[in-house]
Amino acid sequence: MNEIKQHFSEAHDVLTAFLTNDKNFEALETAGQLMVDALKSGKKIISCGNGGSMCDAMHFAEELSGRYRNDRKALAAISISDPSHMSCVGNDYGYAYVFSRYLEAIGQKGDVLLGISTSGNSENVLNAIKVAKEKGISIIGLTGKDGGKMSAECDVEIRAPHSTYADRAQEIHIKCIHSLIDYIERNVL
Ligand SMILES: O=C(CO)[C@@H](O)[C@H](O)[C@H](O)[C@H](O)COP(=O)(O)O
Ligand SMILES: [Zn+2]
Repeated sequence: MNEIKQHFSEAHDVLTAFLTNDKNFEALETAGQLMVDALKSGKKIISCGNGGSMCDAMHFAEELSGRYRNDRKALAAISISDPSHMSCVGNDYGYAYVFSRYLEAIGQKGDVLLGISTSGNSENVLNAIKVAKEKGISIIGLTGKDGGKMSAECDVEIRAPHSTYADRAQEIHIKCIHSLIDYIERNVL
């Protein structure tokens, strides 16, 4: 029972730490505005991450292309999560390239990349960031711990204030994702 309760108590502490730093909300607004500007210019948002962060990347994209809270027009967002693409690139070039190769295929100047990594150090996300830079794609990072290598590479980094387990950071990330979608809905239409 205590271990179960501890999950909620830790989550409460991480959320409180995030809430008490106004820089997080400035960063979220900047990130939301970059996304709004891209969508208004006919560009798109591409999201990626591994494991639970892939689920978050998919969650983000489907609520923009599909539906969040209210009926509105479909918005251009896609997660890099096609298993056939990922198995081909993983098999032929290596797992480090599953996201970057996709960005090479469909990324355009003016798009936005949302890279999600609780360590900030996943090589495949870092490689996608590299391609994004080459193509003139803005980079927004959801990170954790010390931000890892992603910290220096993102145009906007939003970092979950945790130093232990990935799940605590992911719980902050999903709140960031929902607040970004809400911001986009309010400002893009
Ligand atoms: O969802 C979880 C943990 O909550 C795991 O599946 C986690 O996402 C995986 O271990 C990832 O490979 C971790 O990658 P990253 O967040 O460090 O980029
Ligand atoms: Zn998880």
